[in-house]
Amino acid sequence: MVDLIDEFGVATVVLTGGTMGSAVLRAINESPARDTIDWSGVHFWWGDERWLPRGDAERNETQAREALLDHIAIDAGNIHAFPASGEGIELEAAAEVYALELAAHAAEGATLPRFDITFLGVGPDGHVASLFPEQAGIRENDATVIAVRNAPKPPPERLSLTLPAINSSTRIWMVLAGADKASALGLSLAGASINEVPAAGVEGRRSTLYYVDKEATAEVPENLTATEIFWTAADATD
Ligand SMILES: O=C(O)[C@H](O)[C@@H](O)[C@H](O)[C@H](O)COP(=O)(O)O
Repeated sequence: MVDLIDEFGVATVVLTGGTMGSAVLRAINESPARDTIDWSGVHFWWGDERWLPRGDAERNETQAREALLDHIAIDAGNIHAFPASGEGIELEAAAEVYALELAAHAAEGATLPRFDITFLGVGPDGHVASLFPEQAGIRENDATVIAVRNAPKPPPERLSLTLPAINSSTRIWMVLAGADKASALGLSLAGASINEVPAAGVEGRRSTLYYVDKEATAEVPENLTATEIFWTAADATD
C-alpha cells in the first residue's frame, strides 16, 4: 500500500464483509505497520453491503469501522460506504447512488475508480461479495452495482458490485479459511461454471491471489497443488 501511495498519491482498496474481512482489518489495526501508512492517501470502498440501518452491528461498514477505520487518521470523505436502509431510499435507488459515487471518482469517461486492491471473502456456496450461485446478479454485465433480493445468506436484501466491476481491480486478494470453504475453493480452482460457483469468475487484471488456511485447501485438485501457480499465490507478497 505504501508503494501504491508513492506511485499514485492515492491507493484505492475495496473491502469485503464477513469474518475474514474483519479479521484482515483487525490484523492491520494490530500491526505496527498501521502507523507507517499515510491513510489520507487511501480510499476505501466496499464490494458489498447488507441492507440494514446505518450503525447496525451486522453492516459490513460498521464491522470495518470497528476493526480498523475508527482507529486510523483518515478523512470521512475517503470512506465510501454503501447507503443504508431507513434513510429514505429504496434498495434499487441505493444501488444507483453507489454507482454514481463510483463514477464520480472515476477518470473521465470511466464508470469506476481504479481499484488497486480488492479483498473478497468466499462463502461455502462459492459466493463472492453478494453475487450468489444461480442468481441473476452473477450474470449482470452492464451495471457496476446491483440490488440483491432473496440472498441465501442473511440479510436477504443487499447491495453488491457486479463481477465486471470486481474484475476491473488490479489485484484481487481472496481470503478464506476453514473446512467449510474447501468445496468452494476446490470447485473454483477446478474451473467450475461462474453461475454455480461465482468465485470461479473472479480475476484481477494483474493478479488474483488466494490467502487460505490448510483446512480450506482439502479439495483443491491434486494437479493444482503441485503447480507453482497455487503455492506461489499463497506465498506471494504483491
Ligand atoms: O456481506 C457479506 O456477508 C460478504 O461480503 C460475503 O461475501 C462474505 O465475504 C462471505 O460470505 C464470506 O464470509 P466469511 O468470511 O464470514 O465466511
